[in-house]
Amino acid sequence: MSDKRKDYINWDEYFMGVAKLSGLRSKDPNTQVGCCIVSQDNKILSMGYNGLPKGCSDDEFPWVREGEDPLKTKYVYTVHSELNAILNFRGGSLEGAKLYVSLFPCNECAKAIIQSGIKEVIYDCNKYDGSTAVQASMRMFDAAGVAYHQYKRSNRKIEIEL
Ligand SMILES: Nc1ccn([C@H]2C[C@H](O)[C@@H](COP(=O)(O)O)O2)c(=O)n1
Ligand SMILES: [Zn+2]
Repeated sequence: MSDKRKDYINWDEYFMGVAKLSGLRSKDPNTQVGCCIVSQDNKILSMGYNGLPKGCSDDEFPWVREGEDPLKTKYVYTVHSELNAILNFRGGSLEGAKLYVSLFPCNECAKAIIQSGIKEVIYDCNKYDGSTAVQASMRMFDAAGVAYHQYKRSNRKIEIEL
């Protein structure tokens, strides 16, 4: 009989956990998104979270959602977690990779996901389901043969002492 540990986390818990941990780096006060890109043989290739581009100070650029002037909102400046994860990749190709993300990808990230060769998206929350951006993403994923499905939560709680 094996005396192997039994309560280790499974692959999906591991990669979604890493995605959510990355999201904790986000400075966005409303929505923190994390992403983890994984090879077909379960090696982590890249990670990302939503934030500002290099050189754009977290303390000087706006984090608000609304305003008469779009230039005073976060939307025109933030790089989404999925795009950051794709851009952070330092290897050769993401062809055939899987992408774990805590929030369903928007249409702009969907374009980058498709063009980089990622073939599967596993998302946790879809709080903007039905929005134009999400509908467009689904349409493009369907057309391009990118599979997507919601992560099945195990509801396991993990405490990490830092
Ligand atoms: N799949 C996504 C969707 C959104 N984001 C980022 C962009 C913003 O920083 C934030 C959304 O803000 P909200 O409108 O909910 O206040 O999340 C992303 O990184 N990936
Ligand atoms: Zn996006």
